Amino acid sequence: MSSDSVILLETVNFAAEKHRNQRRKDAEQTPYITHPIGVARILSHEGGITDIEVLQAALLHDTVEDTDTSIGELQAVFGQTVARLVQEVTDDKALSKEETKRQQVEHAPHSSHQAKLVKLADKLYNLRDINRCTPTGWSAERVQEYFVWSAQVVRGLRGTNPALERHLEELFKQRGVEL
Ligand SMILES: Nc1nc2c(ncn2[C@@H]2O[C@H](COP(=O)(O)OP(=O)(O)O)[C@@H](OP(=O)(O)OP(=O)(O)O)[C@H]2O)c(=O)[nH]1
Ligand SMILES: [Mn+2]
Repeated sequence: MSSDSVILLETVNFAAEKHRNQRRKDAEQTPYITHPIGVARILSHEGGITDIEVLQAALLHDTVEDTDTSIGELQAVFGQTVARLVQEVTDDKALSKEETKRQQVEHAPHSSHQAKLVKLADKLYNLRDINRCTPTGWSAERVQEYFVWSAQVVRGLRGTNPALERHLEELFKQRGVEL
């Protein structure tokens, strides 16, 4: 087996253990790990990304935000680049929900190319997931607001990966949201 495969198995196993008690907000309560795996898969299969550190960051991208994982832990296990990428896509928990959303819009254009890739795939997965099944308790208005806000973030990520951006543009168009 190639060393890249070994590294990816180690990374997906780490993420699975960290997210083991978490579920998605859909009616079936899908195990949360389907999301980070799906984000990494979008990058490889649709974005044509082979950069191992980007794929690792995708697998780990919600561990610091949503589990007891620290950036220091990621740095010790996976190295500085992967840890820095996860840091770049992690919301500041000290901020209010509203401020967090504003910060994502503000930070998107200033993030690294690698972090932009992860963010594009994260948004693409979540918007497709909403179309597949509305998260529990979300009104039609909240869904529409999520699309409008996501478009503001994606605007700052453009010029990064044409394939992913094409898919996102189509999803926004279906909701009447201008990118
Ligand atoms: N569409 C969808 N999203 C779900 C589901 N379960 C959990 N989520 C997560 O919910 C987040 C979007 O909902 P929000 O209302 O914005 O976030 P919040 O719950 O943390 O406040 C995403 O976080 P994120 O990945 O950190 O991305 P981002 O929204 O912060 O960019 C997404 O991964 C689900 O069943 N469907
Ligand atoms: Mn995510």
